[in-house]
Parts: sequence; structure tokens; C-alpha cells
Amino acid sequence: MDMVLLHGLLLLLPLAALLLYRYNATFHYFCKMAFFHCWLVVMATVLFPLALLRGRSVENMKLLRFAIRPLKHLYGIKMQVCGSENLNTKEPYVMVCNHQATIDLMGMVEFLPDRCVPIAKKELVYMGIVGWACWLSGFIFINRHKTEDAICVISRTARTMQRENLRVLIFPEGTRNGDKSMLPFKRGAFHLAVQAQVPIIPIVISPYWDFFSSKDKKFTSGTCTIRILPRVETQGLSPKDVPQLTETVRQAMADAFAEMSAGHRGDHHAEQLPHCTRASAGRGTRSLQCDKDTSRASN
Ligand SMILES: CCCCCCCCCCCCCC(=O)SCCNC(=O)CCNC(=O)[C@H](O)C(C)(C)COP(=O)(O)OP(=O)(O)OC[C@H]1O[C@@H](n2cnc3c(N)ncnc32)[C@H](O)[C@@H]1OP(=O)(O)O
Ligand SMILES: CCCCCCCC/C=C\CCCCCCCC(=O)OC[C@@H](O)COP(=O)(O)O
Repeated sequence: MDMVLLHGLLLLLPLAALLLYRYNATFHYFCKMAFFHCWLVVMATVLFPLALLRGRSVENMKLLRFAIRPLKHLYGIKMQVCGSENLNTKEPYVMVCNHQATIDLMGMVEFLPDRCVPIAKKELVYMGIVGWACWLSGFIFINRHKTEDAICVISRTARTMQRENLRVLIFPEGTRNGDKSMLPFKRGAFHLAVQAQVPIIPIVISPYWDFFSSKDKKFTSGTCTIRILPRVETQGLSPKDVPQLTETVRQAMADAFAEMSAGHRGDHHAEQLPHCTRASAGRGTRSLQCDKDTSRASN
């Protein structure tokens, strides 16, 4: 009798989990986040040997992109990229982007160009196989608790950018921020661009509020818009210009973010955008590419 009861319970468990997943938003959120992290671990494990053959190289970022790209299809996130033509240059540059959550990774693979590595917190290296994959892909790690060390790494990066024609992606807020406005910007990215005398390309990812919130434990499907703003030149600027440069770029990004917050109405809105043409992303999910950048941000 006990065995029958046990078997009955074992059968009921998956059903209960399924119902919870369907009707309980918090359970749904944790399942999706768990799957997201498991995906990274599995992909890192599978692709690690391939990357190892090449050794530490920015070329491994291609593997990383390949590994992350399917996630938007699995999560039903439609991506809309505006202003891709602002990346049409062969030279090195510094990309600065707002950082809302770990799921930013899905958006990043939509715009990250070749020969571009992110600057990341040192703690990532200790995330086992995922950390090693990041290291093999050429991630630049900084210790946020040791300002001098971090500045040293950034100065070295400025020289590497020129020497190896490298692009660098930095999150100038310095931490994840899901709030309605951007945090004040740290100045490392702007010092880097001035030291290397390369342009800054600001990127703004639209707020996730309508489909994702770590605070409210919400994770549904939705649309994400990415705006690539016009480049900001740094030729002839010196370290004393960095505070002004930082503020100019932050203002441009904050304006775009505010505009996207007001205008972001999910799929319905995307259909109505006159400047967007749809590009097939395959497997049932669409990506939209803008014909021209319509941001009002100034440089
Ligand atoms: C295909 C792939 C898909 C996925 C790919 C992407 C995956 C990505 C996934 C990974 C995502 C991972 C994402 C992540 O991990 S995000 C977290 C890590 N990233 C960052 O923190 C980047 C931004 N941080 C900074 O820029 C900070 O400024 C640093 C860290 C450098 C110092 O911060 P700290 O808080 O300690 O100090 P402070 O900001 O008050 O500055 C102090 C003073 O130093 C001056 N100063 C600063 N820098 C320089 C410099 N270079 N040369 C000369 N001076 C410099 C500065 O102007 C200031 O002086 P003053 O102005 O007040 O007089
Ligand atoms: C080389 C082979 C490639 C194999 C494929 C690997 C698959 C994916 C592996 C790695 C992708 C990058 C994982 C980074 C995930 C963490 C991103 C993140 O969100 O970090 C938080 C950090 O920003 C700010 O930290 P805090 O908000 O201050 O706490």
C-alpha cells in the first residue's frame, strides 16, 4: 500500500511542477533563470575543448556568441537592433552599454562585433568552467576593490587596443542596475578611450520591465530594443576632458533610454516602427534591423 502511495506521489510531482511552472510566476522565474545558467555551464563545457585548441584569443568570442544566440529563441525574446551602421568601421573603439541584468548577454550577442572583448569583474574568473571560458575568450578582468590595479589594467588595455586592433565593451555603471534611470557612470571607459585616442560607441538596451524583473521575479516573453548611438570622437582630448566626456555620453544614453522607456510597447509597438525592417533570425523568432538610426542622441 505504501509503495502504491509512493508511486502515486512520484507521478504527481512532475505534474505539480508543470502546473506551478504554468501558473506561478515566481516558480516560472526561477526555472527560467536556472535554465539560463545551466545553458551557460553546458555550453562552456562543450565548447571549452574547441577554444582550448586555439588558446586564449579574442577569436573565441565567436564561440561564445554562437553559444548564447539560441537563448533568445528558447525564451521568446524578439530583438530589434537600431543603428548598426554606426559600427561600420574597421578601427578599434570603446563600446559603452547599460547593464540591467545577467540576461543582457542575449542582447549583447546581437550587436557585439568581431574582435571585441568585455571588461568584467574579476570574480567571474572564479565561476568554474564559465569563468575559464571567459578567460579563454580574452575577457579583460579588473579588481573593482583595488582602484589602482583596475586603472593599471585599463592603461595596458589602451596600448593593446592600438597594437592588436581590439574593441572593448564596458558597462560604465560598473554594476547591474534594473532601475528606471541609469546609475552615474564610472570614468574608466572614458579614460580608456582618451588614452587610446579611439571613438566611443554608446549602446542602449531598452528596459526589460514588460517581460523581466529580478525584483518582482517576473520572466515572460517580450521584445528588446537595442540602439547603437552615433560614435563620440576623442581625438585630441586629454584626461582633463574625461569628466565632461563622461557626462555627454551619459546624457545621450539617458535620453535614449528615457525615449525607449516611453515608447517600448512590446511586439505591437515594434510592428509600428516605421524605420525598422524585419530580418529573419530563423527558427520562428524575428530580429528587426533599423534602416537608419533614429535616436535623438547627440554626439
Ligand atoms: C558574444 C558574447 C556575448 C557576451 C559577451 C559579453 C559578456 C559580458 C559578460 C560579462 C559582464 C561583466 C560585466 C561586469 O563585470 S561590470 C563590472 C566591471 N566593470 C566595471 O566596473 C567598469 C566600469 N568601472 C570603472 O570604470 C571604474 O572607474 C574603475 C573600476 C576603473 C575604478 O572604480 P572605483 O570605483 O574604484 O573608482 P572610481 O570610478 O571612483 O575612480 C577613481 C578615480 O580614478 C579615475 N580613473 C578611473 N579609471 C581611470 C583610468 N583608466 N585612468 C586614469 N584614471 C582613472 C577616475 O576618474 C576617478 O578619479 P576622479 O575622476 O574622481 O578624479
Ligand atoms: C570559449 C568557449 C566559449 C564557450 C561558450 C561559453 C558560454 C557562456 C560563457 C560565458 C558567458 C559570460 C558569462 C557572464 C555572466 C555574468 C554576467 C553578469 O551579469 O555579471 C555581473 C556583473 O556584470 C556585475 O556584477 P554585480 O551586479 O556588480 O554583482
